[in-house]
Amino acid sequence: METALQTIKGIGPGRERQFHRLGVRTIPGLLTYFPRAYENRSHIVPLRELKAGETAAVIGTIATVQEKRPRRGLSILEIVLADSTGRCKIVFFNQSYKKNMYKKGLRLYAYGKVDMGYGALQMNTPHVEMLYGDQQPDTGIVPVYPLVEGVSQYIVRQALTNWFAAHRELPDILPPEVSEAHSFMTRYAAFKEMHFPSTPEAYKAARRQLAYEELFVMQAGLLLLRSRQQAVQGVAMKTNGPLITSFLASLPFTLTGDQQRAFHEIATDMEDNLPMQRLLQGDVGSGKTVVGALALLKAVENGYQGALMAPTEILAQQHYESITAMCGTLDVTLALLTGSTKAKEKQAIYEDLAAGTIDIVIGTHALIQEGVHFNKLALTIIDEQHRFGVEQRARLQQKGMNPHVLVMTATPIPRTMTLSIYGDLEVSAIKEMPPGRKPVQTFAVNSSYKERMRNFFAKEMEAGHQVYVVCPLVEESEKLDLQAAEALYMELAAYYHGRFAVGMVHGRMSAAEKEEVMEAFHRRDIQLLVSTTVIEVGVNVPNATIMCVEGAERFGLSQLHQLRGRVGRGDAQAYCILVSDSRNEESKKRLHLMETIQDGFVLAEQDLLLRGAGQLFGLIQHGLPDLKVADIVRDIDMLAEARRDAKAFIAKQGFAYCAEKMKPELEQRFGDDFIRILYS
Ligand SMILES: Nc1ncnc2c1ncn2[C@@H]1O[C@H](COP(=O)(O)OP(=O)(O)OP(=O)(O)O)[C@@H](O)[C@H]1O
Repeated sequence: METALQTIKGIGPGRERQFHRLGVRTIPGLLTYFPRAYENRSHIVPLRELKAGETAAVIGTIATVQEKRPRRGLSILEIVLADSTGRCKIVFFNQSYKKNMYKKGLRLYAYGKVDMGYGALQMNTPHVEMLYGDQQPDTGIVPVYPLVEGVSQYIVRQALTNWFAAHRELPDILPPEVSEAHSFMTRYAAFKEMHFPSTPEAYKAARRQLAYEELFVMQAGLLLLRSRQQAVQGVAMKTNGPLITSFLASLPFTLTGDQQRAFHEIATDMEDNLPMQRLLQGDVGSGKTVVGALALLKAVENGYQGALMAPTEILAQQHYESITAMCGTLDVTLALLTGSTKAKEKQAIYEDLAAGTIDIVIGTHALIQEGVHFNKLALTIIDEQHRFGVEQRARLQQKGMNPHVLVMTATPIPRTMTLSIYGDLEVSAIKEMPPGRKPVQTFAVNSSYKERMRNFFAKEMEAGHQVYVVCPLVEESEKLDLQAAEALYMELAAYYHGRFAVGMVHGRMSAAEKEEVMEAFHRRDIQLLVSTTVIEVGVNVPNATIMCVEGAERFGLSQLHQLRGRVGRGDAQAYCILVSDSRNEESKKRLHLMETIQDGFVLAEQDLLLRGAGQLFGLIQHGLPDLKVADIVRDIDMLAEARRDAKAFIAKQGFAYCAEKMKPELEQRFGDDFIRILYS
């Protein structure tokens, strides 16, 4: 298929540059540049017949243009439109740059909701198009595209119209039996209906079809990657031996039933010569680290090396410390490798890894750097907390001898969704908490409780416990947020002066500085730690009993749950205090859910319902294709179907045929690393 934009009638170098500004560089790019909305223009309403509350399309001539500035920072552009039947006002806010575009006497098409303004009908910020000469607007159901300045709806519509006029078909990508089973229209028809719907029903069918197609390609990609990774001989380990037995015997607790089951599943995978691809999912504090440690020891016991990669230095450090402590007197050599490991030490670790004298290495993405070579890497564990994607996972894997892969995550992803995100992994779940854990008592309060909270903190600290106070850092005004966090820190330090030590840790500090503060907190030299969200990623200080979150409305439920999981990790009763002065109903609802629900999975489902998938998936989707039509939450049933179909297709036709057939689509949708690994 011809892909250059300039092969479309009407597109020369100048037009092409305009399309580049929209991020459209090829014909497939143009065809998948879908409308953000549609306008039903089958009926142009005479101005006199407009009714408040309706959405309507009108055409009129500009009678007056007026700009008002009722106060600083607010400008109102009012345009009065007239036709032979009446008048209507069109209003834009803070868009005074548009003033010169609208001149008296010009004809305008407008589409939007009609409201009752001060006694007269008006349209607020409608979609408008200028009509030159006696130009008529497009009629029927008309697509409206997302645009940037200097590119008009007309240009995009025209390019697509011309392309569809010059072509009659598009190569199919779905296997014919799948298209048939779903009674799909041709691919050409589906794309045409997406851009220029003939009827609302046809549009719906086309949307479903293209959503399905996207999900099919995504699942096929993940399944192909998985079979590619499993097409190789991995290392089959022996059944559990003495190292595991002594480790279990030396633990100060016995494993919970879920921990045992999870390790059993992992061990069984590792004893097979197909490389393991497994996800270990468990709520915060459910005890995943021990299970990870067991898997590492299993590799060591068989004479191989294991690696654990964590998303932050603090977390890597902590895993290193807790796994080292758990290993106690066992004959195992561990090393920690992060970005801030000193050059000389790094060199020594590189050498020992290559020589095989280090059994277990724990670190950050420093582990996937060029210089790192293993002697016999047979297990990689990724503690991802959604910061690593499919591609980084694969990169660490490539350093070994087709190692077994275990991904650990604390994100309570609703079960229905693990498939879509981790389509290439089997799942083990730890649902049960270690015995003796008391639910964290959670309270949502407003800032009038300040004094009472401080007394409460003091009481807990007097009893020997520790306190976290978290202030949100959001990207847009990071500087202001940091100032606010620092101010709170100073205030608390002054308040508790001479009684308790207050410390602070924030995202702008260097890794070494952060580590120093965290260590002081571990040693209990600091009793109260003010922090921006950095501790979200899993610190383990069982002595901390209070988690206080300021500006709690600015966090999602899943994030609040992660934060709450930082306390209640020991025997003492723990508390989570959510401070918010927001009057927003939805925020109040969310904080109330936190007060009543302890289970991370239930909360995640509620979060999805309240905030939509975007929030959750923005975090998780690394390395997966952007979905342009499908919606992972809304189209979840379709996703399961697409996965089934893709699986059947690959089983029937074989890896080589499917990989070849799907190549152009996979290349268009997945990242470069993904493609390189799949086709290497
Ligand atoms: N079976 C058990 N019985 C008692 N305590 C346990 C058990 N398993 C783990 N723990 C303890 O529970 C605490 C939390 O365990 P761990 O850090 O492994 O949790 P996690 O699942 O990794 O949580 P997070 O995702 O929050 O880091 C640790 O202090 C650990 O020693």
